[in-house]
Amino acid sequence: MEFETRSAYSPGHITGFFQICNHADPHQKGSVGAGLVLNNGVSSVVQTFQGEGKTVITFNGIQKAADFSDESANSVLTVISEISKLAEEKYGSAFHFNIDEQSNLPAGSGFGLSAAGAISTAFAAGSSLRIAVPKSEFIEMAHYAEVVSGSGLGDVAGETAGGLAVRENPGGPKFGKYYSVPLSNSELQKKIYCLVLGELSTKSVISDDDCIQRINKAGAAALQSFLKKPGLESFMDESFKFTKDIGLLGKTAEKVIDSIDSADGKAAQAMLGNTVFAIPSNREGADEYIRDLMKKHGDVYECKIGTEKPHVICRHFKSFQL
Ligand SMILES: Nc1ncnc2c1ncn2[C@@H]1O[C@H](COP(=O)(O)OP(=O)(O)O)[C@@H](O)[C@H]1O
Ligand SMILES: CC(C)(COP(=O)(O)O)[C@@H](O)C(=O)O
Repeated sequence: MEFETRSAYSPGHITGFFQICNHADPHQKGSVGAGLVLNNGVSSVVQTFQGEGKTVITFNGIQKAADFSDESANSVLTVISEISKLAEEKYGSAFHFNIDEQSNLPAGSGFGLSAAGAISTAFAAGSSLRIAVPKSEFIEMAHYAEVVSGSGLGDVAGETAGGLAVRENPGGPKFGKYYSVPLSNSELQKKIYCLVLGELSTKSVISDDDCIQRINKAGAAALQSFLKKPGLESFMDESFKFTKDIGLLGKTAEKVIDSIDSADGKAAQAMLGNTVFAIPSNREGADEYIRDLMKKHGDVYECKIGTEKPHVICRHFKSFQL
């Protein structure tokens, strides 16, 4: 049987502050907190082949491990194994895939690209295999995959909500409570400047008891005070405080954040990456000041807040529910 190649997109997401919510059931495990969904993310092209074979994953042309031997791309592999189970039920045979992920942002730097890769792969593979389940089931699969891989807790929920995304209860669509806080047009036009200083393994941080304690104390306080006055400004203020409280920042990142004083904008650490993100103030020259400051230290990525939801890029089957 022939299966068409399909593409899907999911935005990335920068968490500003979060609290880890543990649970024995991965569907109920996750995080609460808030983050910014970006106008940039991951597009995945999935080619489907019937029969046994090796699934190949490439991220920006670089091939990832095709087994679970390292954390890289595990969330995508987990999604694929869940989709394969549904496909096997439907067609009675095994499948393998070529997954080609593309992104303008770097992986492992706090942009939630493991989640964006998992969501876009679930949508594209599900569409290619004509698995007619509601969209929310693919999103739930991506949340499960992130949690069991240890690569994320709340990015799938955030990326599904869009904009300034708040997560009040942990989980995906089944158990989570998440929504988008309304923003003004001028806030949506603001640039988000991101300085990437290297990778930071999410898995190593969220499995370290000491880190978990600090994150949870600061995250609970941040969410409580953000919810009293939800908005972009309070989001940046709480993210700044959270950054300082959990103390995972390198020296350079700290220096850059402290050099952006309130006249020019607000800055914090993108969780969980060795990355600074900043939103300029309305002062004339604030954008240039932040961009020039960041460029002295490393690679700078310019984004905006994204309102586009995860979706299949090309779709031919009218009866298909995505
Ligand atoms: N979409 C992706 N596809 C393949 N590998 C990825 C993807 N996103 C992240 N990775 C890799 O997975 C590991 C864990 O990433 P993580 O810290 O969760 O990244 P991110 O902050 O981008 O979500 C890192 O080695 C990273 O390079
Ligand atoms: C902060 C993090 C636990 C990881 O985010 P990332 O490194 O971008 O995958 C996120 O999933 C969250 O729960 O808020």
